[in-house]
Amino acid sequence: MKLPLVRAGGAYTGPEIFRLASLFLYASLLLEICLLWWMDKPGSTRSVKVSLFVVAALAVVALIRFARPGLHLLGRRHVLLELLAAGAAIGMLSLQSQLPIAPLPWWIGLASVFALELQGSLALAVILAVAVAGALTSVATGGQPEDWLPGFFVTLFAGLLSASLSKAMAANQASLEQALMNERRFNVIARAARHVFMITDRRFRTTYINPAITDVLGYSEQEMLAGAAPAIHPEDLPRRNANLQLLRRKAGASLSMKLRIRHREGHWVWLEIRGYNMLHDPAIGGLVFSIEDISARVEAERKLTEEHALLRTVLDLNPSMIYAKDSNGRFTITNASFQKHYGYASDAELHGKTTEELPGAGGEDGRHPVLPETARRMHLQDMHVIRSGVAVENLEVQDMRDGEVERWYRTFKYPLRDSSGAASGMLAIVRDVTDSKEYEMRLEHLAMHDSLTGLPNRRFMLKMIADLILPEGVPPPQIAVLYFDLDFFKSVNDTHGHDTGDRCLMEVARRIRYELPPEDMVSRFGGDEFVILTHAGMDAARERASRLLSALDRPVVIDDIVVKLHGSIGIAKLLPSHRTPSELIRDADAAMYQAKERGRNRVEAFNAELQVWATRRAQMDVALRFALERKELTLVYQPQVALADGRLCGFELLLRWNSPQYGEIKPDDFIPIAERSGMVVPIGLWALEQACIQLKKWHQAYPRQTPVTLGVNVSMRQLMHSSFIGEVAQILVRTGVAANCIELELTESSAMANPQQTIENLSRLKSLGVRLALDDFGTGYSSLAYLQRLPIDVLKIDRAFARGLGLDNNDAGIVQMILTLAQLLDLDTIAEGVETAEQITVLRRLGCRMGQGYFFSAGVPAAQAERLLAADQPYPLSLTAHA
Ligand SMILES: Nc1nc2c(ncn2[C@@H]2O[C@@H]3COP(=O)(O)O[C@H]4[C@@H](O)[C@H](n5cnc6c(=O)[nH]c(N)nc65)O[C@@H]4COP(=O)(O)O[C@H]3[C@H]2O)c(=O)[nH]1
Repeated sequence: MKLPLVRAGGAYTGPEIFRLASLFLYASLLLEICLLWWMDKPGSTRSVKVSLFVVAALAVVALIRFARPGLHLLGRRHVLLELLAAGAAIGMLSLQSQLPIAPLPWWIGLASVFALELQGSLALAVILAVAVAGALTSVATGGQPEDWLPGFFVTLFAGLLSASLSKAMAANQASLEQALMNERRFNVIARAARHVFMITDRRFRTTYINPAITDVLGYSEQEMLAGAAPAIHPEDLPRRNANLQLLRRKAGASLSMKLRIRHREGHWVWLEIRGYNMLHDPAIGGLVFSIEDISARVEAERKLTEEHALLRTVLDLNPSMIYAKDSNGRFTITNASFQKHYGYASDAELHGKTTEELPGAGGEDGRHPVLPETARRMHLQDMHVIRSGVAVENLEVQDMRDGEVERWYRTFKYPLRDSSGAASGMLAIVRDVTDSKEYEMRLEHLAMHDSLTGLPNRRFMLKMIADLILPEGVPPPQIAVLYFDLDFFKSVNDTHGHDTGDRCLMEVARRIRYELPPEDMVSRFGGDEFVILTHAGMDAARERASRLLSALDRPVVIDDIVVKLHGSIGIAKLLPSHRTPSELIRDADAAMYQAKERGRNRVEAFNAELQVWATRRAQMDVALRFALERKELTLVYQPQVALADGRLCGFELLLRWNSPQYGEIKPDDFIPIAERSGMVVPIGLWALEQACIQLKKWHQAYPRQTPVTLGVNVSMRQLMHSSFIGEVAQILVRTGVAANCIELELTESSAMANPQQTIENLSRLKSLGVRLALDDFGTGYSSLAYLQRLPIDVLKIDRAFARGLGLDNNDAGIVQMILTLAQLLDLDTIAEGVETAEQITVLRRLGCRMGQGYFFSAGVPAAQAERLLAADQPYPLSLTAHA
């Protein structure tokens, strides 16, 4: 279907008429010549013949030109030549008296015919020339002006008329061709277009439609022209009808609407329709519609809307404050959390504002006030992110109010870029981390503080000291550390329970804090240990320490329980040699240790002597760790003798350390070191195993009615070790020794330090079948209640009491009391440190069953002890002391 704008059809132009007219002209002239010649039978002159020949030739040329329009016989030169020839022939024939023709019509014809082909000034010149030639021929044949003048003007007129006609025809032809070309172009465009173009009459009947309708709605052009009317979506129908009525009503009106039309296959297609009322335009005479299929766009918009809604929901449900800004730092997006925080109800209210335009410190409209300086800082930071293109991640920000941190935020800010890579804004996520921050700070506080007393703990104190230790060569600041340890605090726990113990510690902490100036730092270092850091000099530190001890003079009263506490304090000052906090603490601890050794409840300062001692202890500690594997430890056996008959009834195993570095070291010196380092556990097990092996051999070699026993010292550290009891059981099994011949000795003071635990552990040991002895009895503070519950077999009376026997009635009295107690508790007794016969006499009189001391023998090596066993001779009980 073509748009009927231009009616196609043949149209003559000047040159086309020229072809026919020139043929007609020459043929007519030829015919006239022939007729005249035939009618008058004139003589044939040469010029007539030539003219006849020329006209005939011209007629042939014109005939060929007419018959074969494709032949190029119309060049300007050809035409002028032809005009000259035709003019010459007419002129010659006019001048011939034998064959006179009426020349005027032929000159008029010549001017008219050639004016069709020639254009412009050339055509005018030719017309003029032909008219002049006509006039001259008339004059030459005797014509008067009244004869030739009308002919001259008629020739001019006819030529000009013909030229005008030719020009008009040429113009008509050009516009016709232009119209045809436009029509072709329109048809091509309409055919290739994706959009539907449609023209309807005023009753909306389709008069033109392009093929795109098939792609859009599935109907062909013919179906549409035949009146097919695809269904309009019911929801869109009223709107569509109203719009079309409006369009039709007014010439030149236009419309734009979106509606759904059913595709031939049944689905709905979204169309965007633009309509123009062209009823008034005669060329169109209808309503013109351009129709675009916007289904994909509508679907994309729907998706975009959905995604936008989803994004908005995600943003608004996010508890973090989220906002985006443009390149000028103005809000473009804010989420609900952000709006709520600043008291806004919607995104639109914030849109376009800068941070600085948020409500000021007054908090107008009930909105969360932003301090101007905070707003300024936020704005500057945002602008920095936008301009620098560098993200800010994980930045912690505090919201300060009245000098205090009100909220903590963790912020993430990212620069945004447009598709060309230029900075277009920024996105910020601000998370309120106040709760986790407070939790973190609480954790940090807990990690650095003691939960019971609230005082800084060991970590905190070590850190504080570390901060005060300056680089080597820089004089250290004046710092002193007081190491305060409560004496026998374990017994408070065991006697009154941990709750009371805890409350005592809280009271002690309170008294320490109270006694010291605020600038002194008090920490709880361990169970009953407090470490104080002071910037005071040594004298002032001593004075502080004395005050602390005095503070404990007043008993601590918890409910109805009165607890009497004492403490020992060691002081050390920071020296250039101290490179770590533990070195300073170590010195204060050593001083405290000495205070304990010197009788407790006192203050000792770390000094050069103590330094030597502490250094030696530290070195011995290192050496002792290798003593076992280097076989530097040996065992001696001290006989234990029945005081009734002097018979050997057992031995006590005593450790000896022969150090290549320090010589022979007594157990009293190295056992405490081994206890502190824990080495006493493997050393003790080794000693026990050696003793059991030895005793087993002796039992086999020297069988007796009452087998000899072997006393083995056990320290509290050993007893409390988790695997100790199991290890003892294994040793007994491995060596096969009779368990009841092994007597494990525990000192009274250590047993009473933690009686409850001791009772439990000793009971488990006892279940292995071994005997248990309470060593150094009389020096500790045994509670009778606990003593009764301890599963022991023997009381070993401390050598301090044996020393005064025979000399000091007090000692005899004490021994008497111990023996009575032993009798009451059904315990065996053995007196230690027996050196004289007098002591034996008194001990026998008081009823002590056994004795052990230099009077009989010091500790001897196994071989020598074996010789005693082999001899099996009773010791004399009345001689003076011998080694
Ligand atoms: N003045 C005087 N002293 C006498 C007399 N008779 C014996 N002694 C000494 O008194 C200590 C007795 O041992 P202890 O009271 O169990 O006291 C022991 C014991 O508590 C501990 N000890 C020794 N060997 C071991 C061991 O293998 N393990 C553990 N845990 N401690 C041990 O070392 C402490 C000291 O042992 P030693 O120096 O061997 O000292 C021994 C012994 O040599 C005497 O007549 N007069």
